[in-house]
Amino acid sequence: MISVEKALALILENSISLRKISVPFEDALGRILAEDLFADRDFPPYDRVTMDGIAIDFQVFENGQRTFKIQEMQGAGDLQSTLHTSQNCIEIMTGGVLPKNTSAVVRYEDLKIVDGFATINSEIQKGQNVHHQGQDKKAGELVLQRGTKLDASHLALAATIGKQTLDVFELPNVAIVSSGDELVEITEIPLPHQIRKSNVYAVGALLKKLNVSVSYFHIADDLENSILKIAELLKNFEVLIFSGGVSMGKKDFIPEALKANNVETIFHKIAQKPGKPMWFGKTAKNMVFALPGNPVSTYLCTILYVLPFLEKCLGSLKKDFEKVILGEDIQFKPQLSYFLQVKIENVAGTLMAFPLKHNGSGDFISLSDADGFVELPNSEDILFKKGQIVNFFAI
Ligand SMILES: Nc1nc2c(c(=O)[nH]1)N[C@H]1C(S)=C(S)[C@@H](COP(=O)(O)OP(=O)(O)OC[C@H]3O[C@@H](n4cnc5c(N)ncnc54)[C@H](O)[C@@H]3O)O[C@H]1N2
Ligand code: MOO
Repeated sequence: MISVEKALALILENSISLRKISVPFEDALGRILAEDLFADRDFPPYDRVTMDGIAIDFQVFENGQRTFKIQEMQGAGDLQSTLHTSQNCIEIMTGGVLPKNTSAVVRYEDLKIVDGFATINSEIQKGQNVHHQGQDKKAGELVLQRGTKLDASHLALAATIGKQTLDVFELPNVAIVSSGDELVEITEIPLPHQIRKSNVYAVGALLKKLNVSVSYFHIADDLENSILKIAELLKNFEVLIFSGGVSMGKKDFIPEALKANNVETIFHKIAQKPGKPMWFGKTAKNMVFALPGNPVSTYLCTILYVLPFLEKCLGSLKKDFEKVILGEDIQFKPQLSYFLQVKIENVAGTLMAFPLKHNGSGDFISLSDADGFVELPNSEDILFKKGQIVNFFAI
């Protein structure tokens, strides 16, 4: 049995190829940019007025003139006007082009207008209240680098340079496979000895956070049939995620059926609870995660291992784990890393984790009350003290 750290390291040694696809820029939120973006023009594209007021020739102000006749009014979106007489001024609105022959903008708050004449009543500087052309970026300069995870501000940037579609990276389609003869479709009424499938949908939902397209499959508890079905899936999908059938039961055929298809076992079993029986393997072109079937185990292993792998492939894996502080003492017999379901509370500005009562890894009803898991590391200590800093995995 290997440690949690070793399991993650063995998984993250691998990678898969990404596809490049073009999407409408509004649909690119959260995706990874697959092209460099360049300014199509200067930013701002003209000397942009930043305050409503008047535009003057600063030289005239410096020479002592304080009252200026208003030549005209120019709004944002109007063509650039020209100040014909330097002793005059032009009323100008925020967002407008600085008129020709002017070199400063004075806010309405700093002047008084009477009968078409504006009198300035404060000191001013040359170039004030003007956002100069090309000050932010020059035409042709790089504005966003390939590999950036796109947030709302990046979409605004794409909009302003007129990029209606963006090239983004996409992971290949992923197959999510349930197994177990007790499972029926969610549209069915289960018989007393049956349950509806739920794990695969939890995995699918977690993956959709990364915009991964998923396809669902089911394999009956039969070795020969499992071998045939897995052969087909390996041909059609680069990443396969199984839920169930990896433990010691007489009908837990998944590892055996994978081996029969020449999928190399990288590890089977991790020193953790829940999630201990997890299996991971690969071929030259496939990555295969076979997660323990208990619902909380499937969920946790997806968060701990599958998502980081996919994030690493996308280049968006964070270096550090999130941390929280234990809100109470917790006793746990060591020899395994224990992942405890917790509720997070903000106690006087500090995020503190409080354990939730639940009925083991088969109880996924309790999971819906949890904010995430904390990791109590595998150590000699039995007591994890209130105040201790631990890794946190949001659900
Ligand atoms: N003798 C031993 N028995 C078990 C061990 C062990 O070490 N020795 N480990 C236990 C642990 S821990 C886990 S976790 C489970 C994992 O077993 P499998 O991966 O083989 O999973 P199954 O037996 O197929 O299912 C377990 C449980 O989960 C339910 N399940 C499975 N798939 C789904 C699904 N898609 N949606 C909802 N629920 C699902 C299934 O009905 C079972 O109740 O093994 C222990 N046993
Ligand atoms: O993965 Mo099992 O507890 O560890 O349910």
